[in-house]
Amino acid sequence: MMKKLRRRFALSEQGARAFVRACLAQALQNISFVAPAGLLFAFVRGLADGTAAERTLFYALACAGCLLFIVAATRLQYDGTYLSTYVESGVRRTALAEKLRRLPLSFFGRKDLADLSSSIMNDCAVLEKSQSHYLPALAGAMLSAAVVSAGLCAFDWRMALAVLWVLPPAFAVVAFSARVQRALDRKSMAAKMACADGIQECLECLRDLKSNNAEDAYLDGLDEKIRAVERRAVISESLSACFITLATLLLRLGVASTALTGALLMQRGTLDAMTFFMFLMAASRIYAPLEGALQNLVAAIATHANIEHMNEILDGPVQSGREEMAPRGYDVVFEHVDFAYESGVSVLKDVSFTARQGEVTALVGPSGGGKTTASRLAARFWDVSGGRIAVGGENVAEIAPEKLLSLFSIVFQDVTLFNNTVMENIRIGRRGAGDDEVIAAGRLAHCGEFVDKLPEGWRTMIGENGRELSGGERQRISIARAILKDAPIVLLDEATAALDVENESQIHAALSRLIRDKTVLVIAHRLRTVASADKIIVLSGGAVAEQGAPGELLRRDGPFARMARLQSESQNWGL
Ligand SMILES: Nc1ncnc2c1ncn2[C@@H]1O[C@H](COP(=O)(O)OP(=O)(O)OP(=O)(O)O)[C@@H](O)[C@H]1O
Repeated sequence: MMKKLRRRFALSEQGARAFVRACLAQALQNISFVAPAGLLFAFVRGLADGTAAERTLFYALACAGCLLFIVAATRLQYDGTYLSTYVESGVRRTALAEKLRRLPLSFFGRKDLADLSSSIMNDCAVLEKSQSHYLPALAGAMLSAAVVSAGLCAFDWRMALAVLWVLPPAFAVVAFSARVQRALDRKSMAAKMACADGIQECLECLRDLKSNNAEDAYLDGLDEKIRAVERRAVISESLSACFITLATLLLRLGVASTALTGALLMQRGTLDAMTFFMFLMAASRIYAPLEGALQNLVAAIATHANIEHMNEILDGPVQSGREEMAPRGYDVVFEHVDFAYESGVSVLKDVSFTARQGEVTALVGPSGGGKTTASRLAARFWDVSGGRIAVGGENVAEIAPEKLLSLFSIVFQDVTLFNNTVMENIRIGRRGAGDDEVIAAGRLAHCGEFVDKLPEGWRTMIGENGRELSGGERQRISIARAILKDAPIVLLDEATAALDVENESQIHAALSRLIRDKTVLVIAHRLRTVASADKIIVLSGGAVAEQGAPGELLRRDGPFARMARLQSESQNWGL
């Protein structure tokens, strides 16, 4: 039951227990609010039969007892509902962040950023509200209604029936609406995601849109997405308002049926006025929380889409593996590797090569040939679909991703920087590195030349994703990170593509220090960058077209020699 509860409401184990306690506390609070009505009934009956005067002390004590009961139940309800919900929210956000950390990159290929940030921010906030306001109130109202109903039945089953007959049809109406509402909510959610995606894309591409005069056309598309969200919200709200109104009308019929039945029974002489009065009071007390409960039920149903969305992340398969490994050296070996991002669309086919320790292995070939994919498979960004990749003889598919990544220094083509100082951006390479080590790595990567001109040197903030730096400066920071990490395997994906010729040769000097005795996989389009590599692998259409030493390949006059010829011709081009 707890397991079901956890799954149904995306709760932690401790959260599920707190949730049950919150529902019970809410029910207790509802019952505490009914208690004064019982006391009032006893008092009026006392007045009617003349015993009230001699029981003054009892009434005073009972009044104080009711007050205490209400205060204690309210306190319990507050602690059980709000405090534990906020604790659970923290636990949920941390669990989500931890899960995101452990999910393989293939998962992020299927989801976009707007989708994920919506889960962390929006879905969590919706669930927080639902678990602090709607669900305990709903469960509490149902529980207290059950207790009060049992009491009423014990008192007079005919009148109890007159009060309670409206409950099943009212709740049935709302429960019936759940199926329709869920389908609508899914569509609403999809529309919201498309809109969030559109806004994010618009902000990211604003520069290109402006420079291509394509803003108007793009904004028209975005307007349509915003209107779609609006339309979906109106349909969803209108429908739930119809069902709620119908259910509330049904509940209200209960007061009329209580009054009619009571009047009829009194006329027949089978009901006394006091009992009639008590049932009228009970009817007025019992329906108020139930009307709230109906609203809460609708709101709780509406959270289903958010929970499904969040469970997609929480259920995402993680890459696991051994924490220990005993590699024999750091050769990277591809053995008949097949890979597809999406099943059926093969990206690498039967790729076999060895990148030896102490050597530079260059992956070259036409755009889309699979160079980046192959280099990232070595670090297990994704798992291969066929064949095997080994590092030091160990199958990477059996090694825990974090353990494996500790062996890699990677310089990506697209550098990501954080809105922090230059120093902290380099320190990402090795947490715990001292300032001197960070600065030394920065200087080796030729960062010193631009950092010395920054107002606060190494402690200058570089803006969101380093927007205050040029492409070459950003890439040098990324190289400094790799130098600081000093891992035995180095992946350089177009590491020097954003640098001018002068900078490039300086960086190459720094890189040659970084890569000494290491296994180096370089991806470069400019063939002169890889002219001094020990081995060239030409990847074309996802397969190895040829491999060997650069001189040998040039002599063979195959694809590599052709590429080299084309590049040297293009250098003579004029614009
Ligand atoms: N995350 C992804 N999801 C789906 N397909 C992808 C993804 N990344 C790359 N691809 C596809 O895989 C193929 C190989 O891409 P890859 O980036 O490995 O080539 P590349 O040789 O490095 O290209 P380039 O030289 O242009 O960087 C391409 O057809 C590309 O469209």
